[in-house]
Amino acid sequence: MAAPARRSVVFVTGNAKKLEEVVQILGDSSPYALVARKIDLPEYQGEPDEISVQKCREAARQVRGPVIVGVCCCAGNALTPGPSLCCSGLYKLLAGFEDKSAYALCTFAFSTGNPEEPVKLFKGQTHGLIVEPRGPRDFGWDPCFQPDGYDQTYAELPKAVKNSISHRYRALSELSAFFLQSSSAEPPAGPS
Ligand SMILES: O=P(O)(O)OP(=O)(O)OP(=O)(O)OC[C@H]1O[C@@H](n2cnc3c(O)ncnc32)[C@H](O)[C@@H]1O
Ligand SMILES: [Mg+2]
Repeated sequence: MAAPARRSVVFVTGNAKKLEEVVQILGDSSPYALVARKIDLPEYQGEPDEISVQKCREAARQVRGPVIVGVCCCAGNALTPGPSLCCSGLYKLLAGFEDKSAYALCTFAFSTGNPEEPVKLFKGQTHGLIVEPRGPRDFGWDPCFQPDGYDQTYAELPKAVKNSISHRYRALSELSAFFLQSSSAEPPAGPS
C-alpha cells in the first residue's frame, strides 16, 4: 500500500543557501513535503517576530496557500539589535567591546494561507562568539560566528556539523514537532 500523502507546504525564500540547508536538515523524514518557491519578499524592519509575521503574511498572499518563511540574524550581545549586518560589519562593530558573545537566531513562520488565522512562529537559537572571519565566504555571517563548544566557525565546520547544532536546525525541529502533532490530530491528507 502506498504511504499516506504528506501535507505539502511552500517554503518561500530568495536565498539558495538557506534552502539548501533546510533541505539537508529535513532529509526525507519530515512530516511535510516542502515545495520551494523563489520570491524576493520585502526586507521588513523591526523585531524578528514582527518581521517574521509580516513576511509570512505577504508570502501567503502571493502564494494563496500554506507557506513557511524563515528570518535569521546574528547579533552580538554587547550591541542593541539593529538591522542585519554582514560578517565583517559585525566583527568591526564589536571591535570596541570586550564582550564578543553573540547568538544566531532563526525564526520560521507558518501561515495556513488563511489571513484570518494567526501566523505561528518556531524559533531556534545557537550561542557563540563573533570572531575575525575564517573559512569560506559564501554564506552571510558564517565566517565570523563560532558556536560555543567549537573552535571552528560555522563556515569552517563540516556542513553536517553546522546542520546538527545550528539555529536553523533547532527552529526546524520545533516546526517538525508542530507538523507531526497536527498531522496526527487530522485525518490523513487525500491524494493531491
Ligand atoms: O528573506 P529570504 O529570501 O529568505 O533570504 P534572506 O537572505 O533575505 O534571509 P534573511 O533575511 O533570513 O537573512 C538575513 C541575512 O542573514 C544571512 N544568513 C541567514 N542565515 C544564515 C546562516 O545560517 N549563516 C550565515 N548567514 C546567514 C543571509 O545571508 C542574509 O544576509
Ligand atoms: Mg530576505
